Amino acid sequence: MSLDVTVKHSFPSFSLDISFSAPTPGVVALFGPSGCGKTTVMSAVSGLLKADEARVVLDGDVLSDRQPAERRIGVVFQDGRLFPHMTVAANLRYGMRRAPAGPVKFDEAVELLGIGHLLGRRPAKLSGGERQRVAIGRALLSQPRLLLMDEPMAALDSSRKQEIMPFLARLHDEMNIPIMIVTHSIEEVARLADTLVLISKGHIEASGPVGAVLARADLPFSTGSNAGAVISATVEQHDHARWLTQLDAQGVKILVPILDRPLGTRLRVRIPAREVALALEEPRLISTNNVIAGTVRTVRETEDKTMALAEVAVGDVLFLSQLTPDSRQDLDIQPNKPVLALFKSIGVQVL
Ligand SMILES: Nc1ncnc2c1ncn2[C@@H]1O[C@H](COP(=O)(O)OP(=O)(O)OP(=O)(O)O)[C@@H](O)[C@H]1O
Repeated sequence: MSLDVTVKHSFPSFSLDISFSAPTPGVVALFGPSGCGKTTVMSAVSGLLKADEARVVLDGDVLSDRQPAERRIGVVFQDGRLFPHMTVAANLRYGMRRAPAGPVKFDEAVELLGIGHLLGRRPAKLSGGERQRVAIGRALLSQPRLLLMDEPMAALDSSRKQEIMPFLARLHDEMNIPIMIVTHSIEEVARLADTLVLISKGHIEASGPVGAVLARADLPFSTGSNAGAVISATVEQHDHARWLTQLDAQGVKILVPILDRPLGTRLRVRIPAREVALALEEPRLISTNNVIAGTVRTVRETEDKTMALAEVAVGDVLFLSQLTPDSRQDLDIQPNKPVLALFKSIGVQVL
């Protein structure tokens, strides 16, 4: 099952030509600099923009052959766009108007988004984060087959973003609705997306499973603090004596500071490239808990040439390590070389 999107469109001074496919259900993130064409793709998919060419196929069904209103696509904009004269409850019910019977129930959506205590309020009396949660609820209650979110958190400050992120993560985990989200934030991508579509100047720079794309060393965002690997893992064991939790990622064991999560919990971790050192031999007396044997897949200089980034593969699991040109030379880091990736448990970000 997949979502397949092809959009071609020309504005007087900009042309877009993109095509990607993502497994469904799941979250596809469109990521790229301002003006690269993300909103244009979203508008063509929803039908708000009549693109020169647009083909949207969801699980074999050609949505783009239908009128926009018949596509059953829910849209959440940056600014929520709630009706100011209606209460939260009335805004939510508005979403249900003309909606076919479907899996999303009013009470469940309210509970999922944590907005039960807000039902009687008007939008002016809500915080930005609350408004966005209501806007998501309204879109969900229209029983969409596909949910589009155009920078749903862009208007929020960072603490509000932190507040809403868990709700978006629950949406991902608990609803079987495919989601396409536009974002400028690597953190959002790492936390929410399954498929990452990286757009640059109207074309696709890279697309694929989020872990694989984020671990690539050759992409423009793999510089500075953005560079890092995102890995899906399962909580395998808690070691209370050492205050560590062991995660399993396709057989690769990763130690993190002890987590208050039940065994078997699926989660994602992000390991920034700057936290990962490489060694050629097993180090002795070292404070890094994680020493993982792998093979260098690629190594290349960052765009500003101040650093090198090496992709280290252990089966399908990829790590990214940032090296100075000196250490790259000293260790003679090159493709196919067996290495050990070293990182502290506290260097791992649990998302
Ligand atoms: N209606 C329009 N008429 C002419 N040009 C347009 C129109 N809409 C968008 N563009 C141009 O198309 C390009 C892509 O715009 P788009 O809004 O899709 O970018 P974006 O990646 O979503 O940017 P941002 O992250 O800033 O929202 C821009 O150069 C923009 O100026």
